[in-house]
Amino acid sequence: MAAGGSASRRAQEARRQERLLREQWQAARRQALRWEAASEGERRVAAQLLILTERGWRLLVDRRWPGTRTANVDMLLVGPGGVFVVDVKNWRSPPQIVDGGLRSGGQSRDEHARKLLAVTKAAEGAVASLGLSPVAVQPLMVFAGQRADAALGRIRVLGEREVGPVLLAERRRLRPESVRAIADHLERVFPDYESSAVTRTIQEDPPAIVRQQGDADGLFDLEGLRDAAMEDALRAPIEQWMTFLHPDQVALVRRNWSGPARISGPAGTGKTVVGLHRAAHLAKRTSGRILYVTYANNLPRVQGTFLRTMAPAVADRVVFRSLHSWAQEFLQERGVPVRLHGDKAETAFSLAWKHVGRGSRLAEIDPAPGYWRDEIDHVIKGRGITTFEEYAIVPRRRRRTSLRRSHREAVWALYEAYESLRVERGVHDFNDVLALALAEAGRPSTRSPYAAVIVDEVQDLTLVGVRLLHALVGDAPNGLLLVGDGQQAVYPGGFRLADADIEIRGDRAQVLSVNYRNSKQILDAALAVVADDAFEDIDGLRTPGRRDVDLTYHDGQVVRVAEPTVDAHDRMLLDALRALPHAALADVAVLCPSMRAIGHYQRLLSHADIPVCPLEHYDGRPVDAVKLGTYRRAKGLEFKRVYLPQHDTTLPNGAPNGVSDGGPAPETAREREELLRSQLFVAMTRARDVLWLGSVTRPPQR
Ligand SMILES: Nc1ncnc2c1ncn2[C@@H]1O[C@H](COP(=O)(O)OP(=O)(O)OP(=O)(O)O)[C@@H](O)[C@H]1O
Repeated sequence: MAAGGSASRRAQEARRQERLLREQWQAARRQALRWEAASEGERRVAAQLLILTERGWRLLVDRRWPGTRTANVDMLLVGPGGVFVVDVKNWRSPPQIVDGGLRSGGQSRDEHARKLLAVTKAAEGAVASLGLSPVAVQPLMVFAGQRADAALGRIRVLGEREVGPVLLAERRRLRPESVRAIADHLERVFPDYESSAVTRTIQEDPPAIVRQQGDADGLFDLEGLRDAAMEDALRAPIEQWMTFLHPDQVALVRRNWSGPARISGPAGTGKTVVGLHRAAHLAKRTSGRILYVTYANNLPRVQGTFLRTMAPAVADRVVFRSLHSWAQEFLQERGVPVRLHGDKAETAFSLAWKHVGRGSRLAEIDPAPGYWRDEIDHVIKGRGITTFEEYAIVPRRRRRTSLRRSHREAVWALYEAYESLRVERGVHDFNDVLALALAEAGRPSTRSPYAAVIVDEVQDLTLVGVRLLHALVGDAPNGLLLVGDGQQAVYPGGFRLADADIEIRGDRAQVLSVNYRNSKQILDAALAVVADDAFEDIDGLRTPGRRDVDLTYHDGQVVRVAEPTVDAHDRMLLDALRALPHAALADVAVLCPSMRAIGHYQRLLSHADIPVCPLEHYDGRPVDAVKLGTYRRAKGLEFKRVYLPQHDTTLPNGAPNGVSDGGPAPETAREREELLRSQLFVAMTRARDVLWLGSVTRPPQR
């Protein structure tokens, strides 16, 4: 009954749309006939586009290209789907796209595409001051009297009949007030070429040829328009940040850099947003592919979803990968055998520790093997060190504990034991994969498959990782862009740009400083955790933990819950989640410091029938389930509401920035605590509106 009801409502709506579209088509045709200065083909295409003007679009025709005396722009179309720069063609032979070039009637017509791209660039420049990203400006070639739907690089090539439905089906990205403001602005920047306003020159007696063709409904695609109109009503508009940025951010997106560049800034300042818009922009400007890399595994999926939504025309040329998965694919393509086996490598290390590490001087400094595993991973192999002489003098970035020569000798013995056991087992670890890829990328015969590489969360990479990505594009203009924030480093060790021979000077180093994500309450709470932890970023500069961050006005809440037992604490968490309306779960994350805690909360939520989506399965599309994952996995993401149960259990004294009992902590413990605080800081700054901080405060023992 319900299904039948909704089917009949849909049929009714379809009939209503058809009636409306027929009326709009008649009005559009009449209006187009009055456009005296236009060619016949332009008039026919205009008629198709004028239907859209009945639906909130603005059409500007025959405009002067600013800065030129005679060049013109056929049409500029602004509407809910964005800004379109339209070149109308009235060719006798149909357009063909051959090997990426435009041909018609057996001749190359590439100069037409070049001109359209140049005008589009002018239009992008014109709207940049309004904060409109270049992703929202698209070039269109429309062929009068032809049928077509193809892509010529970033240019969409459409026939007269296809253009209306295609534009109507575009995801909504501009609100009516933005359409008005942008169209008014473009009207000023691209002045009238001649008597261009379609409505201005009323011609009582249209030319016979137009009358004839205008009378026929042959190219009016009623069904296509109707379907697009109905789909449009169902589709949610895309998020504002996918279209509008701060004009300073747009300037970064469009900037020409003569070599490697860097964008840094505190949490939530739009670094990733700028990185994504730049990836789309570079993809539009080149014919090559753009590699967008992060350290984390799940971020590429989420970022890929975002890019497909904001710039579908170029999405297939931006490759999103985690560094290690990309390196493995690269080696596979090049025929280099890789035997990555994390578990076997782990066993090799455990044995090496047992035989060589545990009884050595290293145990005096830190008896936990994890510290020394990190030393091998992030300092020795992470920096590509292969001889003891190098290791003996290497600055150990972001490692607090100082090691004497005899300690370094002990580390080296452990490293060598690990390596021989690993080689004996015939397996590689993650660092080996990067080292192999670096060697391969450095071969003179290797041609880079990428026009540009953008690295997000660069502070988490090892030196070998960043060298590898640098090797892919070298110092080419607009080649390498490093995006990140040293304060959010969640792995030990690190590198400086100078270690990697990457020189970034002058305006190629940009800092963003306005936090658009967190409310003041949330950011203050997060900054309090790392207030005393000065950090060193990849430029080698030290910055105090409590940084100056400009905030956009934005209300928010920090909820602190302290209960004497885990059970009572967990009940409070469940109560808080159950109190939310079901649809709100799409924007909720529960984040934990460890995999063990994840297991606990996975069980708790499942027993309480609260739907859960593990962060490793999340791809950025809305899902009505609580996202559950570790602090590290939440890097680069954000949610309206973030819940951090037992958030302080891993910190000394259960308190952020506390001091351990029993006198000063050993240096390795301080280093570990600092890292835990960074991870907690990252988790806290994922919250936009509500940050829930749970603690278990066991009563003092008598
Ligand atoms: N100009 C802007 N206007 C409004 N919102 C913006 C703007 N720029 C960015 N944002 C919003 O700010 C939030 C944070 O952006 P983004 O994730 O790019 O920051 P980030 O600097 O990469 O953060 P982090 O380092 O914490 O991962 C996002 O919600 C984004 O939509």
